[in-house]
Amino acid sequence: MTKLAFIGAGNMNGAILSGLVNKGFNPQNIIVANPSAPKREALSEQYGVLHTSSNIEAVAFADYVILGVKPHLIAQVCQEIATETAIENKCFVSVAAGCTIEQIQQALNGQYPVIRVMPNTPSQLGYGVSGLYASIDVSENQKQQTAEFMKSVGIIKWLNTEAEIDHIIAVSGSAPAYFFLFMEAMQNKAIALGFTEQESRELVQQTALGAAQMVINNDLPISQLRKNVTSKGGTTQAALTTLIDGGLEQLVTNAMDSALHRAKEMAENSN
Ligand SMILES: NC(=O)c1ccc[n+]([C@@H]2O[C@H](COP(=O)([O-])OP(=O)(O)OC[C@H]3O[C@@H](n4cnc5c(N)ncnc54)[C@H](O)[C@@H]3O)[C@@H](O)[C@H]2O)c1
Ligand code: PRO
Repeated sequence: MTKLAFIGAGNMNGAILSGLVNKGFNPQNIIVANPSAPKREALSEQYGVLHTSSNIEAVAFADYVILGVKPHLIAQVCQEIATETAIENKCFVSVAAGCTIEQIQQALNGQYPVIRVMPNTPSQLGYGVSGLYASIDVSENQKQQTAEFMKSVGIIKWLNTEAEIDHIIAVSGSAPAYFFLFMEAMQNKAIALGFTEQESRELVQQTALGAAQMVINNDLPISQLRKNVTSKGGTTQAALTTLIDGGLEQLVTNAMDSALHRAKEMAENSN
């Protein structure tokens, strides 16, 4: 049975790990490594996975090593792994933004198989989106297996170039936060209008869910769904005019460009 080592017990690795276990992956074939105990212990208690403070112990256990530390720590962690344990036959899966395959292989000190995966946190609930790009050193079997892991927590898209990983960051990796920010702003206004925090949350979350479901369950263009809410001269038109006149579309484009630019900058400056 395939064994996985999650290096880092943070938000993203935690989301993938929990998503995998929720989808039936045997937790006894997963180990999570994190220097401090509380996060890895919490994942272990909740999902039944093994845990350790030692990256080396975790890597020795597994066939696939999921690198889920902050980008500026990836090189250091890879160097530690490469110098302190045998890594032949392991496949490295990095979820880090702004950290290239070349940089990872350099830190591993060899042309080991590396797959870059750019997931997002809804993976935790099986609603993730992941872009994948594999180095030429990755076998067909390793590609297939990694695709299977990520498919069990959401939809996947194989990318043609590594540069497209940065595009995926802008479109889906960072994007849950765009929607959260919009929802936060709506919740704050609902509170200002007199609803309680809980009422405001319920109103906003159900509306967001309903809107997403309408997009998913319709063949209509999203713009048509918007038009269907917008009566001529009505309340929605008044609200949308404020958003459009305020430059919302340009702002969204600029925000996505900023994510893209930052990802490139991080890779160029080694984070
Ligand atoms: N959060 C997201 O939405 C998201 C989405 C896509 C990709 N990513 C990528 O995932 C990676 C992790 O981001 P995150 O948001 O989960 O961060 P995080 O801070 O939540 O998690 C990082 C974890 O790594 C642990 N850690 C620190 N040093 C370590 C070491 N030497 N060995 C092992 N573990 C160590 C930390 O204790 C922490 O638990 C980043 O590279 C980021 O670019 C994150
Ligand atoms: N979170 C990471 C970041 O903010 C990468 C995509 C989502 O850099």
